Amino acid sequence: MTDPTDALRAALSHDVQSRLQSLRLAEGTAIVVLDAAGLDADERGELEAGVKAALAGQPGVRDVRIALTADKVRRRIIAVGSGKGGVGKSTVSANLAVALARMGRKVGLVDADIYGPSQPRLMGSEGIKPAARDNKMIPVPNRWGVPVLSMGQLIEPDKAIAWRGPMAGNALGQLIDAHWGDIDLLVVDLPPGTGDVQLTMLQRHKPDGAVIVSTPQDLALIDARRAMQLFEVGQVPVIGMVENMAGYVCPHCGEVSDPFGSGGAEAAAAELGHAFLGRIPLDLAIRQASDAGTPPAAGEGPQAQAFAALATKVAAWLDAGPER
Ligand SMILES: Nc1ncnc2c1ncn2[C@@H]1O[C@H](COP(=O)(O)OP(=O)(O)OP(=O)(O)O)[C@@H](O)[C@H]1O
Repeated sequence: MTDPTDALRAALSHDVQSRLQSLRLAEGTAIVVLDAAGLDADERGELEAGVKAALAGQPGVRDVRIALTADKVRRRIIAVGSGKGGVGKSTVSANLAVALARMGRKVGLVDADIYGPSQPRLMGSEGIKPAARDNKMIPVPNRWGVPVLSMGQLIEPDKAIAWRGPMAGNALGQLIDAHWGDIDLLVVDLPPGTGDVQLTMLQRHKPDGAVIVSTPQDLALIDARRAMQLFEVGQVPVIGMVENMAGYVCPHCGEVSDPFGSGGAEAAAAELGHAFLGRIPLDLAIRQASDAGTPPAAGEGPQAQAFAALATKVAAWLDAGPER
């Protein structure tokens, strides 16, 4: 089912979209919150009138209500976590960020996985060091429009294992408090597991919401439940759970089979009262594209569609705002 607010969003000009903080449709009333920072009274009036003209008469809209805020847009943070390593958390983070950027969001990617920072490789920018200005790092751009900063750019690989929570928290601070420019959403690829390091990271740089990645196996699901508890302890709302490597797509005939069973993650999410955000199949094409530094979400076909569906759900959660 398509979200009716997508059509409304599309009816707005690019300039208005860049100021959009939230857009909801409640019983025929479109409620639009816009960032009006830097505009004078006349320009604010024009902005309001433009939005009203664009939305009035759209299907399902009887009334348009607009709220302008002059506050600086706060950069929102989505953490992507998993109970254990190797479930595809980095792959999901990278492709979620790319899929959100394809929807027009201004997204940056922070690779906080101190144990195995892999985002520069996944995004095809391995070996490029970020520049710095005024003691702050400048995120590394790429073809996908999703600038990246990675722990791999701060630490030597074999030292990470000895890190404690506060050190990781400080390092994450350097990645988050960087020159992100007009980026208003950061996807943070957390280290796998539910220890001290992860908790300090969450407490120091509190995400707005968390996405949990699991595979369909029972043991991975037990770990995923633990990850949900970590976010609850850190008082981070759980956006929902993604089942990765769900159903094997045969590279020869395209037939889908379920070597690890199916439906477990959905059941686990339901049991804990969280949303299920969808399945990403175990697909050789995903691994090959990822290894080549071309995120499958940037391509076409079923792989890109799976990540686009995930991004749509995450975006809807973000747009629901505090009244969610
Ligand atoms: N849906 C998928 N289909 C095929 N291969 C996948 C899929 N998801 C991830 N992979 C592959 O599985 C491997 C592990 O994925 P990834 O590095 O994203 O996991 P991770 O949970 O971030 O691991 P770590 O904890 O080591 O950082 C990679 O080779 C990746 O390309």
